[in-house]
Amino acid sequence: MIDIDPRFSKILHSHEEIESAAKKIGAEIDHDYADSIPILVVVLKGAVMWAGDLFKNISIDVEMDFIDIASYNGGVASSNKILLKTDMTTDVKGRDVIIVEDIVDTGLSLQYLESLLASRGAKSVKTATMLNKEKGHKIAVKADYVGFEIDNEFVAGYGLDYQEIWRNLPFIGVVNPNIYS
Ligand SMILES: O=P(O)(O)OC[C@H]1O[C@H](OP(=O)(O)OP(=O)(O)O)[C@H](O)[C@@H]1O
Ligand code: HPA
Repeated sequence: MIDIDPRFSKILHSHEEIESAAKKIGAEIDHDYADSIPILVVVLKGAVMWAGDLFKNISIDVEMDFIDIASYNGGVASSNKILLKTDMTTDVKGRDVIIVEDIVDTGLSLQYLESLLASRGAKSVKTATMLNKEKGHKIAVKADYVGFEIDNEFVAGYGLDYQEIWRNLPFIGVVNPNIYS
């Protein structure tokens, strides 16, 4: 049971629910990549907690790398511009790649990453996201593995920030609009 927290108007998912989603998607990745050693590219910073859960639930051999991009500047609205802050180091040419995201919201970050990895010669690019905000999409993007579908509301916790804080909370909640409106 999670206590009512004034920072949030609603609690969406507990740590336990997120772990179950990671277990399910981990099993799907084991099945889909049985003949491959995919590279899991964790998108900093938000995807770190989700990636930890997902990794523990994948049994096949995988590689891991990190890429740091940003578009929200800590606020609740996308700047619509993606900034590559720190690049990954693994060569993806001819490799199966799985982008590990915390959330697909407007879809701009995912579109940026998909075209970056394709331009570098990745054999395949799929996405495993903890959250998908379908009604927030501004462009046509599709994540292949989705933990939870959520409404078009600003959420935080479990890696996701509000003004760079609350990433450490062990649940995902809808940020109380009174805080930022
Ligand atoms: O679909 P979009 O509208 O592009 O939003 C999704 C992206 O936004 C967030 O990152 P952010 O730029 O806030 O950086 P952070 O992960 O370091 O917080 C989130 O972690 C995703 O990477
Ligand atoms: O709803 C959100 N919360 C936190 N970070 C985000 N980045 C994109 N959408 C969100």
